[in-house]
Amino acid sequence: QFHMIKYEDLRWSESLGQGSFTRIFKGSKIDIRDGERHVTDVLLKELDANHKNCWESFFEAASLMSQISHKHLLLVYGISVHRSKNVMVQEFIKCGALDLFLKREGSVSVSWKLDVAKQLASALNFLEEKNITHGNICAKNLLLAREGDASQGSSPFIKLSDPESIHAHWEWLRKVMIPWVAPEVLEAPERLELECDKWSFGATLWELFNGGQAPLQGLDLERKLQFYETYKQLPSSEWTELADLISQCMNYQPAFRPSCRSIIRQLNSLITSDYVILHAAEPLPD
Ligand SMILES: Nc1cnc(-c2cc(N)nc3[nH]ccc23)cn1
Repeated sequence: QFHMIKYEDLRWSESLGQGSFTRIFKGSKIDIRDGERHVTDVLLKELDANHKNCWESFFEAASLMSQISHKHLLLVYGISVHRSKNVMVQEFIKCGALDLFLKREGSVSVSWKLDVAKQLASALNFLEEKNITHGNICAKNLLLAREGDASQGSSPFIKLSDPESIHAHWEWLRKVMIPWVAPEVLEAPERLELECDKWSFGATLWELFNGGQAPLQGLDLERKLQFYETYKQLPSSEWTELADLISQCMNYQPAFRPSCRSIIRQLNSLITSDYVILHAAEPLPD
């Protein structure tokens, strides 16, 4: 269920860091189409050879995303297997991950943030219609294809990246993903259902309106587990309608979380509220 890319058609350029069990590089792939040579910028995700055991979950996550296409879902061109190296070839998204962008950019307007939130909600709506659970919604997995002019609110364009650790089949990996991972998934990963993405959407909305800061950052694992055990909510925004939407998404009862349609409806009413006008260019994250 994957397009296989010949290793010799790939070129590696600079390293862009590493994920969990992966090393990522900027690169290019070469196609010969109707006699012409096409060079495309790509992101090359190498899977550590000594993590072969998570090979199938690595490719399962990506193959899930490569079976469908949507303007806000990252395009996976295929994979290349060469000796002990497994490489996933993705489209290269110029501006990189949203969390880093928000940390770098002091002031992004409220309308810019709501635009990003709506794009993520429409990607989730598309996945919900296909009954596909992403399993790893967070600002780090949102890539900025176009920055837009954040302070003027000219529109950004985001793409949701592949879940990479969709089943997070290691207990410790799921714990590390607190508070993005839904509480019910923490002890039972097989309970990964559509509602889990709603919970993660809430945590990602919180990141978006808190300058890309990771929620509960600085808390050790023990405190993070207590956060769930004592049914805590994230610190709420002064904007009550936004705080309401975030806490609806992060409802400890999966069935009580809003549908994507309701999330989109609520985002639309946030966009028309006068809070947006009052906070045209957010000086600092609230
Ligand atoms: N599919 C993707 C994923 N990540 C990027 C990317 C872009 C950038 N400017 N800096 C980066 N630093 C790390 C990753 C990355 C691009 N495309």
